Amino acid sequence: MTDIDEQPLTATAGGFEVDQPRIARAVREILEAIGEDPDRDGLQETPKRVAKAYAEFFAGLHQDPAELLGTTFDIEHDELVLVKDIPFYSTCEHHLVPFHGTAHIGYIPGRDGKVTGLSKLARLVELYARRPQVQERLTTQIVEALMAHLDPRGAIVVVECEHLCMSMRGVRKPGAKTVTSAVRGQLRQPATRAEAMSLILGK
Ligand SMILES: Nc1nc2c(ncn2[C@@H]2O[C@H](COP(=O)(O)OP(=O)(O)OP(=O)(O)O)[C@@H](O)[C@H]2O)c(=O)[nH]1
Ligand SMILES: [Zn+2]
Repeated sequence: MTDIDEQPLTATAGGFEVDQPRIARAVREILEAIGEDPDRDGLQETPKRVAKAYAEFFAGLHQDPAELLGTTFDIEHDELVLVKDIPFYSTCEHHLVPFHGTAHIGYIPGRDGKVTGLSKLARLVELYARRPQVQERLTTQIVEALMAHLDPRGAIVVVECEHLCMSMRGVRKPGAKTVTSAVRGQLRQPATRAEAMSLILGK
């Protein structure tokens, strides 16, 4: 077990200390700017609470995927490994409101049989989701991390999300889903890709 297993996604993940007092000051400013009284009963602790929440939302910025995927096992399996329906929340970098949904991650282990723990795939989603993000980059970063650190024959990542910036504001289309995918190596071959997609979509 590596250190990262013990390490929750906290404000100090990766050794970076999020400046919570600075966030709290900014939140107080926002409350004043919308015409609220930040000193009224219900709001007094809000700047501090938001600062703590932000530190959690963005803890992935300071985590290293190499460390996360550093623990591997030699398991004889040269066919698809797929973890699907990994739920996650991220933050849209355009509006700083959530987008959320599920990620599906598959890979075909490489010739030297590097296989990672299944939980590490879910942790990898968290690592990249807990940053100011766009869905396309999130999808690509996950697949690139798999390729770089597991050296697999191929990898596929499919992400399905609802963006609250499209639901609760702006165009206001609650329920609209965005689907992105990124495919590398042998999983680009039509038959292999089709097998992975049918496993992902066959709920
Ligand atoms: N491609 C992509 N776009 C995103 C993502 N999250 C939010 N957006 C879009 O980012 C765009 C920002 O557009 P702008 O015109 O700069 O901002 P805006 O005036 O707030 O746009 P509206 O949402 O249309 O009101 C919007 O179209 C959002 O839907 C994402 O993950 N990927
Ligand atoms: Zn947005």
